[in-house]
Amino acid sequence: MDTTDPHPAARRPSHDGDAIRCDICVIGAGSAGLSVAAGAVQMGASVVLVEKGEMGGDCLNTGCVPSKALIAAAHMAHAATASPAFGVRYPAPDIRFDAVHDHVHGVIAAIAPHDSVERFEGLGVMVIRAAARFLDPRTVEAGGARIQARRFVVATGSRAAVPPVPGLAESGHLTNETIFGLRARPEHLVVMGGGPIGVEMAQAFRRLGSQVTVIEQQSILGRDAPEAVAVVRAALLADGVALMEGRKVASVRRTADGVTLELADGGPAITGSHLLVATGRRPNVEGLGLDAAGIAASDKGITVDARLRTSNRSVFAIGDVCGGPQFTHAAGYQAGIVIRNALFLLPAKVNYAALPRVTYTDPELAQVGLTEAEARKAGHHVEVLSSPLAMNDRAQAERRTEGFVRVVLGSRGRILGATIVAPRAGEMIGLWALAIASGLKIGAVAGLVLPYPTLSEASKRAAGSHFTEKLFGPTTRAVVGFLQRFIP
Ligand SMILES: Cc1cc2nc3c(=O)[nH]c(=O)nc-3n(C[C@H](O)[C@H](O)[C@H](O)COP(=O)(O)OP(=O)(O)OC[C@H]3O[C@@H](n4cnc5c(N)ncnc54)[C@H](O)[C@@H]3O)c2cc1C
Ligand SMILES: NC(=O)c1ccc[n+]([C@@H]2O[C@H](COP(=O)([O-])OP(=O)(O)OC[C@H]3O[C@@H](n4cnc5c(N)ncnc54)[C@H](O)[C@@H]3O)[C@@H](O)[C@H]2O)c1
Repeated sequence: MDTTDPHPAARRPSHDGDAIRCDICVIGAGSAGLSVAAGAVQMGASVVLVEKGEMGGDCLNTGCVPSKALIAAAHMAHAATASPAFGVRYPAPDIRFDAVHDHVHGVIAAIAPHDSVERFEGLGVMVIRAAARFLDPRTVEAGGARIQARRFVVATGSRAAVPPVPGLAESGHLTNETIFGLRARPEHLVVMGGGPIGVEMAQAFRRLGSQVTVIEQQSILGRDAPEAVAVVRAALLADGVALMEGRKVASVRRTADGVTLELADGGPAITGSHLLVATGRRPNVEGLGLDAAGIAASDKGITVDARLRTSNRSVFAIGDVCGGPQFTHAAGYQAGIVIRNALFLLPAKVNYAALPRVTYTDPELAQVGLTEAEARKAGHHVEVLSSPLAMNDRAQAERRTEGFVRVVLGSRGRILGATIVAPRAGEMIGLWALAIASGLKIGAVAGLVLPYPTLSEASKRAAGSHFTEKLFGPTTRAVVGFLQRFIP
């Protein structure tokens, strides 16, 4: 036996004339494609994985990983500003942006082996580094090879959408693909778009010493609960980020100093040294030969049903290219659904009711399930429970009392959603994701014993408030008063 092969039982793709045959052919080695490929091969399927760019896709190279590494550097810089209130004074931080750049790329390099060709080939996957395109409904071509698979999975991701603003395309703007390559700190970063990418980057660059202006045509973090966004907005303003909400950019012009943006309402033009475009995403569908394969798509991306099947029943599509929830954890979840459908022939369907999302500002904004407005719109009889962080002892000790836990209940204590604004809210939202996924009632969270003093206790406190009236009301008082008479 070849002891260098960790998966000797894995089926391997076979060559049939000039075609490669396999059980599953995955197009795109980002969060979505890698999850399917790794899962499928370890479950015994023969897998071909085709990637035309960097292994790891957006998340590893130009998305989650570099952005969170940059945010970690920004936290370090900010600590010096926040520390005097604790009686600890640091000198003003000496931020060397080239070293920040190296830190970010060091983190990418540390994680990269997990997504590498070597790891996947070690698992038994055949990796082809080329662009893939469908020749017909059952054949893909990549790097001169023809691949015929029982099932295909399209996981080609998305890229920054650049709006058709005059002058923008020629302005030399940055996107998530280029901003993490900067070795020198931008003097004045103008950010177009106040979604998760825009606000995360705005705060991080501001804390690392750039002047930052965000121009958002509506309001920042427009998908989130307004009361939660208000806390994040206040934090951005306190950091010195200039927020221009409800403002539209009319044109962009490259100048000797950088870029100048004219606004549609005729307000003063904004000039910055750099411009980041973070105005949403476009699916990567061009050149895939979707028509040849009979795969339907819209502007939002490839059309899929609840089982993530495309209009070609042999082809699944997952991740950002479908235009649904665009998160790495959503891609991983969808990969599991495809594996159940494609390998086990189970009719598994997606259900996003318990899919969390977190914007990694400071404080973080975490959401799972429905916001109050969404629950009311859906016709639920809504009860809202809330616990401000100011009531939490750990938050007081750490002087981080901005924020709250808010829980939306339906009838009979059913948990419909939770919103948390807090430092590390992303670590706290898992409890509510589990509660919703498991169909738990609010009493289950109210009855938990949590360690003191933790921020998580704010979740228990919010849950407990559902019972406050009953617990401390006249009936309880009457019962307790009555029972005391029998106690010697
Ligand atoms: C700045 C930023 C920060 C983010 N932060 C977070 C976060 O904190 N948490 C979170 O959950 N999500 C975050 N996201 C979103 C997350 O990165 C994406 O949802 C995730 O990467 C999508 O994975 P994917 O596999 O669908 O696509 P991708 O990662 O884009 O992978 C698609 C791959 O397909 C390849 N490809 C495309 N066309 C072809 C072709 N024809 N042939 C072969 N290969 C092809 C591409 O080269 C690419 O490698 C962030 C995104 C950005 C931009
Ligand atoms: N923490 C995370 O999980 C995280 C972080 C970053 C990105 N992401 C994912 O990536 C996706 C894309 O992020 P995004 O922030 O680019 O997109 P987005 O669609 O979430 O937000 C884009 C924002 O840009 C605004 N906008 C659009 N056109 C504009 C214009 N011409 N001028 C000014 N503003 C304009 C929109 O009103 C919107 O608020 C997110 O929706 C999310 O799924 C996740």
